[in-house]
This record gives sequence, C-alpha cells and structure tokens, in this order.
Amino acid sequence: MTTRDIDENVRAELDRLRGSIDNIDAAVVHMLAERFKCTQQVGMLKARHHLPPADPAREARQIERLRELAESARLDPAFAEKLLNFIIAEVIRHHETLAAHADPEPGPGA
Ligand SMILES: O=C(O)C(=O)C[C@]1(C(=O)O)C=C[C@@H](O)C=C1
Repeated sequence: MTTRDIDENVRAELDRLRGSIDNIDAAVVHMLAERFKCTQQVGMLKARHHLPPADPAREARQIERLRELAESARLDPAFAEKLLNFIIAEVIRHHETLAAHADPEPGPGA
C-alpha cells in the first residue's frame, strides 16, 4: 500500500464520518425546530392564562429524566443537563416576550 493509497482511505473514512455528522446535525436542527413549535404554543397558553414563563419543578423532573437517559446512552449527564438548561433558557426568553405582548384581558374560554 502506497502513501497515496493510505491518504485516499483516510479521506474516504473522514468523508463517510462527516456525511453521518451532517445527517445528525440536520436531524438535531429539525428536532429543535419541532420542539420550539411546541414550546411556542405552551408560551401562548401560559401568556393567555397568566401563568409564569418558568416552571422550576417541571425543569427539575426534565433534568433528572435526561440525566438518566444520558447515562444509559453513555453520554455525559452533565453535558445533557447543560444542553437542556441552554435550550430551556431560550424557551423562557420566548415565553417572556410572548407574555409582554399578550392580550391583557382574554375573553371567556380563551
Ligand atoms: O413545560 C413548560 O411549562 C414549558 O414552558 C416548557 C419548558 C421546556 O422548554 O421544556 C420551558 C420552561 C419551563 O420552565 C419548563 C419547561
């Protein structure tokens, strides 16, 4: 095997792995987009009914669950927790914006 052959094999392996990484990154973007579509609706519901943007008890349950999932998937639970906190902080920011622009007097059944 020549040096040129090795380089081609390494290049092919790198390209194959990067193809999978690109697919995974695309899936992450699509999943996050779906999650934000749901949280947008939660934010509108909370704003309409004057519920607080953040729910620390719910967050504690989510973090506990995600840490367990991460452990069984051999992902660093601290990383999983940081990622969830990062996403939730953005969601709460969106909720606060929605609450600031919410109709102050929603009609019956709103
Ligand atoms: O479940 C809610 O109440 C939400 O507003 C969604 C969400 C989340 O992104 O998962 C965001 C903020 C809350 O503190 C808890 C959870």
